Amino acid sequence: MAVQLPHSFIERMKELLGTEYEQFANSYTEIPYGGIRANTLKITAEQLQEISPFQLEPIPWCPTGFYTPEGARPGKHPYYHAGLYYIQEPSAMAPVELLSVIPGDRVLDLCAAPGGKSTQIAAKLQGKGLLVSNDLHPERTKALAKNLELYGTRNGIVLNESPERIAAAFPAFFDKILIDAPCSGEGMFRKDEDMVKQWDSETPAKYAAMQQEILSSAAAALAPGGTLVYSTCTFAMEENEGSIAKFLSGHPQFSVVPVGGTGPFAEGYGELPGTARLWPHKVKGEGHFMAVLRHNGIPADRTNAEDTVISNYTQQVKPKPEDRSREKRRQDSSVKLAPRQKNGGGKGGRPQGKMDGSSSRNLPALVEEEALAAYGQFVEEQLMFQPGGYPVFFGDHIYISPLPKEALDGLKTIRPGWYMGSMRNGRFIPGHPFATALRAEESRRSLSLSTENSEAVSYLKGETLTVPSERLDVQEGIPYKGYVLVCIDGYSAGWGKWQDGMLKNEYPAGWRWT
Ligand SMILES: C[S@@+](CC[C@H](N)C(=O)[O-])C[C@H]1O[C@@H](n2cnc3c(N)ncnc32)[C@H](O)[C@@H]1O
Repeated sequence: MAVQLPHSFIERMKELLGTEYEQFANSYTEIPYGGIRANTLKITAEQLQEISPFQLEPIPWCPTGFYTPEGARPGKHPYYHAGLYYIQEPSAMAPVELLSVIPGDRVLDLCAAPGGKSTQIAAKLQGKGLLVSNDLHPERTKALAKNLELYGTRNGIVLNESPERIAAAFPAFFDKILIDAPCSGEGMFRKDEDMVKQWDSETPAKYAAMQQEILSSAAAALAPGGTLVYSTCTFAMEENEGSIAKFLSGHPQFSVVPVGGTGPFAEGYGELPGTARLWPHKVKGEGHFMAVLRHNGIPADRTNAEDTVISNYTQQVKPKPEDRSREKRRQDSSVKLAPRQKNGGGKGGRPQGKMDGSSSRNLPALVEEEALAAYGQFVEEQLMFQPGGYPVFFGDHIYISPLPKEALDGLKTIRPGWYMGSMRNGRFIPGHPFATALRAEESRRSLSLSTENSEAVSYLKGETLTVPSERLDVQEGIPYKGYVLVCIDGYSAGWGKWQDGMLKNEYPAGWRWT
């Protein structure tokens, strides 16, 4: 056996699995499976399969997920840096598939860092509706925010809060909630030996108590008729079926939606039929537990103006009338249209007050007005559409949010929405996440670098490139000089600034290829 398993863990698993234990134990001699998931905000699963530099084999429980071959290094390819796929353990792709997210939903991912499942939810929302991704640990929210940005999320908010405070701020608000709970991590022993070192026989009980608190807060934040998916990567019954049974006994308005015992999902244990397990000796993936719970209340009427704004919140391209010829040239029939809103503003006035968790100051109203005008001018000159939503300021930084700033008052907010850029010396400077969430056809000026030579990697390393004007894809009547959306094989990766045959690199230092 490659991994030295704790004695009390072995004894407990023998008791749980009986005659199956030998098979389970043998799975620890196998090499863990690697996987990637297509980021359908940028590319379809089929397209990824076509262009993938390594062999991909479908994962049965995730239509956008693939096993990668042993020895593949998906993190070392420019497509990774263009956000075309997320590297994710195959079993970890299952919980979001069970959450049944559809575009327009209000989704809360309560324990979200580093963002594997949040990026999967964002892809399912397709830019429509709202994703609130939260993690209790401040350090971990950095990776969460970065991942949501790399994968081009436009309708995401990142919080660093306790579940109780989120429930208090958003009572009965979300349609779908994911709790990918902190747990004893027994299902990851094969993949990550550190999990074994951190484990002792008391660990499951400690996490089980924590899980009850998180579940109770989630129950308060879920709208009547909503769905809650609870998942762990552990085998301990008290953190799985035990946690769910205890929760249900105090929350009779919830019931289990049966998923266990179907397809790749084994049935949960004890008196809780319908919960699901993925076992490392039965599927190609690590150990996971999932429960799908439905709130039995009647869904609220969501036809008032504010509700409609959230569920219709979308950032998809609307070609302006004069852009039709270019649009035709691209022949991109997959692009959907959204109503145009003026000056980046949805309803709701100026953002006011200071955002908690931000060290930044608020700008005087007049300065905000100027900043919005500069941003609006950039959008007009650069984009084929007008991002709609609520403008929110963090000091000099401008975000476009699916929610009015007031909705986040008092919450530690790491990202209030899609980061558009900042003001510097009276000028609007577009931010990196603005670019990563754009499609080439949404920008009036773009450049595609090829992975077939060294230029894509040179760009990702932050180097200046020599680029003749003929290589730029510039809309008629638009000057060549200025910000260019730099793409890798047609998929956005960041900004560059073109002038006289030179592309100044705007790829941020902290993101560079090393
Ligand atoms: C299993 S990990 C989440 C993995 C993540 N869902 C993903 O797919 O990338 C559990 C997360 O819960 C966070 N956490 C721990 N206690 C929490 C609490 N009380 N409320 C919210 N998050 C918590 C941890 O910081 C950790 O990032």
